[in-house]
Amino acid sequence: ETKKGSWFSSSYSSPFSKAPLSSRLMFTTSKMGMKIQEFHISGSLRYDYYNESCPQAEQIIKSTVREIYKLKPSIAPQLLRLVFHDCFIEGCDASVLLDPHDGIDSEKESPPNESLKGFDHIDIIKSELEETCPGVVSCADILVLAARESVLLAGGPFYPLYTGRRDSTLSYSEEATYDLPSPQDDVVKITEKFESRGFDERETVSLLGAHSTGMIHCKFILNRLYNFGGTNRPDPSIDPEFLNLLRSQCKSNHVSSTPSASPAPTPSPSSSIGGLSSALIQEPGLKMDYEGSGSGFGTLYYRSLLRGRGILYADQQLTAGGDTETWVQAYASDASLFQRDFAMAMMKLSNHRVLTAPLGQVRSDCRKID
Ligand code: HEM
Ligand SMILES: [Ca+2]
Repeated sequence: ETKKGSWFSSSYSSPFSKAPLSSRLMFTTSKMGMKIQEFHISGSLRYDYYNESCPQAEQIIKSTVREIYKLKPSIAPQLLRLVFHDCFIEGCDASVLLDPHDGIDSEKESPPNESLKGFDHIDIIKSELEETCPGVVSCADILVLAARESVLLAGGPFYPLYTGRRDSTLSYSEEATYDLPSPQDDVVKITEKFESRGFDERETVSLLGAHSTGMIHCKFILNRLYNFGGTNRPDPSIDPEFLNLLRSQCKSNHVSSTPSASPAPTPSPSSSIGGLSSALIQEPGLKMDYEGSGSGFGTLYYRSLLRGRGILYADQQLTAGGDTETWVQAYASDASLFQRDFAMAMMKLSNHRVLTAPLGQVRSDCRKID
């Protein structure tokens, strides 16, 4: 047994999923308290693990993320996506941060990870920590703590986190290639992939609320806009007015600029969106919070889905019927329910199959094994 199981009971939503929203809310609250206590006794992660070895650790992570955010607000969505891609593949062990070495592939280079960003920000945080307490704070803990700060900055909820994760000595590029969800996945595939990691529909739908923030590049939706399933027509599930908006930002001639093929796709002036930094304009893309400015983390995303205004095919698939659609409706109308569920799901994600001592290691450079 090299990895720990997820602490979060997968049965937490089932007993009351048919109950009215208000009573579900109460359940959620009391369940949350209970699970935290339970975990405290059984887990080998601890609250404030660095309390003696590096008491400033969490504060350093928090303030460094905030410093960078002032100059580059894109750090927040980047780190949030990064923690998902790490934890989904062999758990939260910083495996996603490793660079390729000695001809061995790294997760970073697998197709679903090609557009991941934020590695340089993790390096900065790590070097701050290495200055204060060398060799103590794991990259895996940095990632979950920095992502929590990012969620707050993006308008999401705070959630408590235990620490004491250790870093992997392996990178899992093949698993990343096949197991990470694809923007073309339908609802069956999406729920299967999340279920394989112990997340039910409710948790899955709440996690996708992360798509309230950040950026999506046109290449992920061009087929939807111009040639859906080889029909030469757009995806009929897109609201027509929204289709026009998306098409105006993502021209069909971008079809050829696949990420790996061309070195640097030339930006088309018409694809830039007001407010995007020049770095982001290099490849045409869309801001996910196109309707508002961060104020509606969660709720706006679900409301957009209900109006046929999901950006990715995978996003829109959440309203294809069944349990996922029920949760989209619930979150669209109840912002605090979403905030609570998102907090719970992020805690669960952050604790997914963690590596604890004596397994793994604490890397001194997050990109390399020690
Ligand atoms: C079905 C599941 C999912 C699919 C198919 C998916 C796919 C994608 C794609 C294609 C992008 C655009 C990347 C780019 O243009 O560079 C993206 C962005 C993003 N995703 Fe997901 N994602 C999924 C679930 C999640 C989850 C569970 C989280 C976090 C909890 C997450 C967080 C983000 C964030 C924050 C961004 C914006 C990144 C940035 O601005 O740099 N995603 N996702
Ligand atoms: Ca991992």
